[in-house]
Amino acid sequence: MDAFRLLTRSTKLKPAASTTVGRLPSAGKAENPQLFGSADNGQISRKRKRGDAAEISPAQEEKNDEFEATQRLLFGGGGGLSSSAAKTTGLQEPSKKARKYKNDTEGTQESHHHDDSDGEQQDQPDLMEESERRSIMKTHKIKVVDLRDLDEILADKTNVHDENDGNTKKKKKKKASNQTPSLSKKKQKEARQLYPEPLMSFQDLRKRYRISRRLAENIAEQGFSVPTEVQMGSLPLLLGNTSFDKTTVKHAHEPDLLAVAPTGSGKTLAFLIPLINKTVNYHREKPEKREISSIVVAPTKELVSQIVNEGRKLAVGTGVKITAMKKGMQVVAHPNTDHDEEDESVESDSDQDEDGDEQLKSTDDRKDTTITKSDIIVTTPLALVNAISVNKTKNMDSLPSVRHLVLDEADVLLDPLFREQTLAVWNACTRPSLGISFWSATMGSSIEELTKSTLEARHDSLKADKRPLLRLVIGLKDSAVPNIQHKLIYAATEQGKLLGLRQLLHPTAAIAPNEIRLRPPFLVFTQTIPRAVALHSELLYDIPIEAGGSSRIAVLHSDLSETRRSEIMKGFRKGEIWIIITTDLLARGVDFRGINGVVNYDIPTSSAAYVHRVGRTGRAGREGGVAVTYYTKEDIPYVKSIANLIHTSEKLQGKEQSVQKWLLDSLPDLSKKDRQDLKKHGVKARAASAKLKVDVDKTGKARISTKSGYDRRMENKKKGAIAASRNRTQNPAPATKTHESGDDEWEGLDD
Ligand SMILES: Nc1ncnc2c1ncn2[C@@H]1O[C@H](COP(=O)(O)OP(=O)(O)OP(=O)(O)O)[C@@H](O)[C@H]1O
Repeated sequence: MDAFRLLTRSTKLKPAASTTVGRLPSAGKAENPQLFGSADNGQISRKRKRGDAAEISPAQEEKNDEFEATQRLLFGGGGGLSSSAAKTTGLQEPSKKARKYKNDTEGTQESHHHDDSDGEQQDQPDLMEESERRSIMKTHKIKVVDLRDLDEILADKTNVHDENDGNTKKKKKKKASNQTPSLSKKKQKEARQLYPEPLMSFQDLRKRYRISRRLAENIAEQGFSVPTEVQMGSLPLLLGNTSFDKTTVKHAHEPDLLAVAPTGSGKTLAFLIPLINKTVNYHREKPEKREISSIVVAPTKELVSQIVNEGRKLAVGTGVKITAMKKGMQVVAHPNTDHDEEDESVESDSDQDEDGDEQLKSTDDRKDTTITKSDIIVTTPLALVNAISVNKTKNMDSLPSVRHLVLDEADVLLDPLFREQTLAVWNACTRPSLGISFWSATMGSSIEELTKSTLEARHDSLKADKRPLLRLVIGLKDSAVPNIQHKLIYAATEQGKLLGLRQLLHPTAAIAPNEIRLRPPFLVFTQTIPRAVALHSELLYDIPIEAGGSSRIAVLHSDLSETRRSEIMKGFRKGEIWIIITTDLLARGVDFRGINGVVNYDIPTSSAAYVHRVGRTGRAGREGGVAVTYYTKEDIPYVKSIANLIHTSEKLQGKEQSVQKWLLDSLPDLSKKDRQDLKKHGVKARAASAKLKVDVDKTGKARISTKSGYDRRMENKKKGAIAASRNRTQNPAPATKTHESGDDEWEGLDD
């Protein structure tokens, strides 16, 4: 069914319009999930021989230079340039790949819980020379920086050949520390820069990093053939079989990692693969032992549930159990409590129960305490804090079995809003060898500082291992994913916004070439829950009955029950719901693959919020949808950072600038205090508890516009009655299925 055609009130869209809207912008699967680089770069490691430095084309080199110049100008840091047209050749069909892995394992009867990762003799791919690594990393905009004190880094480099000689080490350390002040800024920067071997193919995970065979099969089965940049950069660092910097000593500990990569670039897979693989290894070492070895923290229940689903698909048949934290679930043993965590099983779309849990379920959980048997717990910070502070008279319980902590959307988790809870979780993980990683598309420098000081404090109080802390940045830090079309629209008033949105929903004329049309599925963001609710009731009857009527549009926010939230998410993924009106609850992490647009009905309250909201579209290398942002008179003081971000994004893509220079120059700068205020409270004019300070009708009820929602409701009711009566007499198929379907038929989102 062509959702767009149904939404347009004009039944006779001109051919030009039909053509323009004929293809869903975010439909299907991107040929190449990578954001930067090109086919050739994807093949370099396999084609080239040892010692043969990779080359990049002059055109690419030029682009890189241009990128770096812009980046220096704007941020003085590392970054990337879009090459959304980049294509990778040699992609193998997923099923073929999966079959290949299956053939590899033929003859080895793999038990449900025994994942044999050493059975095969695989050729180790040649290690790359540094020049080759540098070149690939540059092309793919992968930057790895050592965040330790410079003294430590230099001491490491100096001691590369003398690991065992304590005396020499001391002397050289001293020497290194004396060297630091004399190093120029450039040299210091160079000293921090690392060029670890990037992962060029998922097959290398098995060949080089010896990951579990079953896990490798699952990756192939999911259709992942080419690693994205964040996966190229992080997986070798986190899989632990190799030194991250071949120019220095092999470190005793794998690094802690701060990873900053664009929205939709596959960070979830990047942290789940190492966690699952490590758990398989722990099981192999101690088959009888089951304990929580990893915790993944995410800010919303929606994201928690999504990570669990992704994880379970990857963990099929490995024996690794991944569970979402639920109320009442026990993660530490408490005498005299009688919970059975299996009763609190997670509500999720996953197939875990069919593939991973049976053996665990059949053991007598009650006998040896009642704590969860999960290996990996995925949780919001509050849910876990509640679970470890059951005994309120005592300090929080500790979680000494936890070896790995992952903070997804780390900047928001460490933002004052969640900070206390997140730090409580971190501190509860008392194992001195705890490894931690932080992931987000945006990461302010304050987060980096907080991370460093917390690690330092742990080192002092827990005698925690001193792991190197590395920062991995993909592309331009804190910028919007490159393949999105941005539109910043001045709507003057609240009514103007509503009119604008309706015009997007119901175009009545042919579309001019540079005009934007919004096609379902899309998300609409508002500043507050009451505004989301009000906008929902305003638009509820805008969807024609024959297109499914009000059932096509839903409002999702944190005041709804968990069950309702989950129903709406499922409905949207299945294609039953076309439009979700929501708050920032869905701004981060949530992955709807085929989403065509994002509307910022109310402007985001920070540039990071903009990056995350619009990043719900254009995921996994797909040609992105559109991001429409309305602003009114009240918003003018707050728009500059968003306008700047759009300007930079378009400039890097070499696109026509949609934000004019005069506008950028005339928009006011926001003071630091105002910026913080905005982030906390939003635009004051619409943050007030009076909900929608827009128009107040005769009954005193606030509405977004004076245009009658009531009239539309009545109109639709009438239409509905007519349609129902017609239905009864003619008894046709359900209304939504009677419409012609075309190439651009939309039947829900890939899941
Ligand atoms: N190597 C890959 N090839 C193709 N698709 C991939 C690959 N890795 C991940 N994906 C897909 O890309 C989509 C986005 O991944 P994911 O949700 O992990 O992004 P993210 O980086 O965490 O984004 P966000 O910052 O918005 O949370 C998912 O649908 C995922 O299945």
